Amino acid sequence: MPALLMPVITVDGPSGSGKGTVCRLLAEKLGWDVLDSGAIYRVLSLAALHHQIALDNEEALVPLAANLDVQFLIDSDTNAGKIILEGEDVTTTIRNEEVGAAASKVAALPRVREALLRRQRAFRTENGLIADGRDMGTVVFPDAPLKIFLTASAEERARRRFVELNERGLDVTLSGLLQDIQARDDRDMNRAVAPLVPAEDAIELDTSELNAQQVFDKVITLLDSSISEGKLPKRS
Ligand SMILES: Nc1ncnc2c1ncn2[C@@H]1O[C@H](COP(=O)(O)OP(=O)(O)O)[C@@H](O)[C@H]1O
Ligand SMILES: Nc1ccn([C@H]2C[C@H](O)[C@@H](COP(=O)(O)OP(=O)(O)O)O2)c(=O)n1
Repeated sequence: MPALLMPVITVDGPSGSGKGTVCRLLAEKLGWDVLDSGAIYRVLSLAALHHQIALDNEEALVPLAANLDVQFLIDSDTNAGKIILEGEDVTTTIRNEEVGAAASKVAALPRVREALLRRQRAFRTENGLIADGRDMGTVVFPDAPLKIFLTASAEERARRRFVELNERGLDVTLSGLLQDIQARDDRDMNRAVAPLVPAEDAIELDTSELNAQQVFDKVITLLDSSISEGKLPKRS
């Protein structure tokens, strides 16, 4: 790894554990970039649907993954992220639960994961990186000096998704979302390659009883410990 590359902080965990939220807050605080690796799997599953490729057709999905025409943009006025797939704005569409489930299916295919590795590692530049996903600490950035693994009960994670999707006006039920989350956990944890498990050196944080600010405060404490141990550069 070239010396000029800045460190990575990895944040892994199951759906709804609060990864995206804490990564956004951390990136704002540090002025670092974010890799939303789940968005890449979500975009790939959407591209598969557009091209009528079955979600278990590894042969066809590998070239699709390797050549995925996706752009991750930041709106300079609002600072909001925007995701463009084959010229189409898919920022909102990819957040639907059906797309999450489809993403979890394509993500179970070893050669698809392999095809996306380089694209994910390329997010690491001279700026620091916060990497959000399932295998950030175990596979993609095993040398990360700070690895966080967020958890929360399935019931709490389903409740959070219910609130979020309801606010977006989507017609969802709590019991349906709980079933979706459990099916996704099962697939993500039990796949043969890069399953959802904490890295040996990850710090686990159960967020079930914490609000987003409390989770962020705990992560900042972990960050400051890593800085005082010399694992991460001092914050400016
Ligand atoms: N600690 C928390 N307590 C309650 N709700 C939270 C917490 N963290 C995140 N949320 C909310 O829960 C939902 C899922 O959070 P998100 O960060 O997208 O999780 P993940 O990226 O792990 O799937 C979002 O609507 C978010 O606003
Ligand atoms: N690094 C990653 C990121 C996501 N995935 C897969 C597994 C997940 O169920 C889907 C969607 O991930 P995403 O992080 O967007 O999902 P949540 O926001 O946590 O619900 O993609 C993965 O296998 N590896």
